[in-house]
Amino acid sequence: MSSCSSARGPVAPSVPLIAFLERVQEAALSIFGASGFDPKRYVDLSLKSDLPAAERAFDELRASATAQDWETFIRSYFEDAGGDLEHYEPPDYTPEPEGFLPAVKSREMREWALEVHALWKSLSRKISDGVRTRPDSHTLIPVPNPLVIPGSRFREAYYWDSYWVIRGLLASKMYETAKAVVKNLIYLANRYGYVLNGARAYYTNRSQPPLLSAMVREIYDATHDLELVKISLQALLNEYEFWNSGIKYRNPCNLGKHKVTIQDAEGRIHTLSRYYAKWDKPRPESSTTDKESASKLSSASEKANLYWELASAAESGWDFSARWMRDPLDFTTMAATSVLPVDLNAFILGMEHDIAFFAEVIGDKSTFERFVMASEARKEAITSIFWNEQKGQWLDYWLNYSNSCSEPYIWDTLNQNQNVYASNFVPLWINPFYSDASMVHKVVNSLKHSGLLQASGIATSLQNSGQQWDFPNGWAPLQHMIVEGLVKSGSTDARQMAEDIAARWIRTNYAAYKQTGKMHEKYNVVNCGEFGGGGEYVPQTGFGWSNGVVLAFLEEFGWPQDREIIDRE
Ligand SMILES: OC[C@H]1O[C@H](O[C@H]2O[C@H](CO)[C@@H](O)[C@H](O)[C@H]2O)[C@H](O)[C@@H](O)[C@@H]1O
Repeated sequence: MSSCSSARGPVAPSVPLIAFLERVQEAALSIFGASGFDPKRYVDLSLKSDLPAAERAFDELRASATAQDWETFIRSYFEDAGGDLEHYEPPDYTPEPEGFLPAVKSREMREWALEVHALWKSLSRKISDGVRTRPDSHTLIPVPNPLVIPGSRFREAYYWDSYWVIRGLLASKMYETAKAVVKNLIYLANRYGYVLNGARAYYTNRSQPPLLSAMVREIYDATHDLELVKISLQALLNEYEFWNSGIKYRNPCNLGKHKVTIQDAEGRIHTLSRYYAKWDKPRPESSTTDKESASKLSSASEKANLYWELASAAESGWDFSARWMRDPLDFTTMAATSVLPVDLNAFILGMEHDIAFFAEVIGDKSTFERFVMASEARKEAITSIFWNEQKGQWLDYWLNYSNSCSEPYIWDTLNQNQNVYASNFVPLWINPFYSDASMVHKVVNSLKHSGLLQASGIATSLQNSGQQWDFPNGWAPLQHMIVEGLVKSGSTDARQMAEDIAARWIRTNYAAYKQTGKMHEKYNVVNCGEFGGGGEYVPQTGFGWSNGVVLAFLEEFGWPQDREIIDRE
């Protein structure tokens, strides 16, 4: 535990419904047992009656009820998880859109790509009327527009998943759906000051990797919708403030926010950001598992600290990974708030560029100038703090709390995390890094020899910790950004490598399809190892980010087989 943990900062308010659903979740675990138990299901239930009536019935049950009585109670008082959303047919969906994936030539492959495209229908939802009329009976946040969900047990809009969903929707020419997805996120950023991890009341205590500006930029580049830029700018400024809020320079002890100041080897002071949730209790959607993890700790303050670190790691999207653990084999050493993450800072650099671009487009000179300056400063910070010349990678930095918690931290080469993660290559996605030919050369070489390149594409991490985002489970949506950076660099070597990575991902997904039949019935994805994945093919109804990356890669490169045939000819 850090010496600054007594000052974690404020926690987000919660609502009575969530507290009650957590009690139901806990009771359900003890009645039904751990096998096949999904704690999230219980916080996704909607109330049929009013809360006090359900609470009374729950309290009456507790003494001697059987599993059958509990089933009856749940059926009587709740709408099952997912009942707060309805299937929705997006109006801009057509079975074969004009201009769809021109680079995919073979008939067989086009048929498959069209099946992936058709999955947008199975992942599209609209909010049920009851959520708008009785918002207190639901944990779902009634966003204003229809949405695209990741799929499976994730029945709500997610922040960073939406980026890859949008990339896929653009390849599918579904511009209106893409705009609806992004407008929901803008709504969240305006209402809460930041985009929530997901559109549920239990996700209000944290965000996820900030990719809103990249989504707006992609849609703008495809549609030139100036109105979208105008309505997004204030939301992006709110979000920027959230990721850069924090302690004042030299303010002792961490009052806890995202911003961190650090002094580099030359004595220059830089500002960077980290993940930092406003929460020190079990995550409601995983309350029973979080309590189980904390049961190994003795004091209430150690437990609160672990809960805070778990929520902060969830803010990273990498929940969970040894990347955030001081000891990869001890889950209680989770310390995400002590890491300066490479990918987060690359995303914020991208956000600074995008905000400057949008400000210029709408003629807001002072915002443009402010963000050009901010981006130059962050570029310097990323290079000074993360870049490791020997490795040809950008390395996460462990903040060392040992002496005191006053800032700025003092950079020490020993605190760069030497482990290889997909995130170590993400700055390549952003200018000016992909335009630096000699840097690109080093990074390509480093990636080639990193061990991350596997049969299915780029793995997230090589640490075998048993965590969802670690080897052999984690297959990185981040590979999409790395591939794009390689392409943008304009180097032939880099392009070749990008094609190779994309081909691995496409082939894996195609093999899954061949193995299990029609996608809309029984689609398999290599999805972060959830449900026992680890490179296996797991039957699902399609997963948003995975479909998005497949379509984006097919749009850029075509089907690898087509190229091989062309090469042979
Ligand atoms: O239910 C536990 C956790 O689930 C989410 O995390 C995972 O799924 C998300 C949706 O696809 C994805 O964005 C995230 O990267 C995955 O690790 C959720 O985001 C977590 O906050 C939540 O605790």
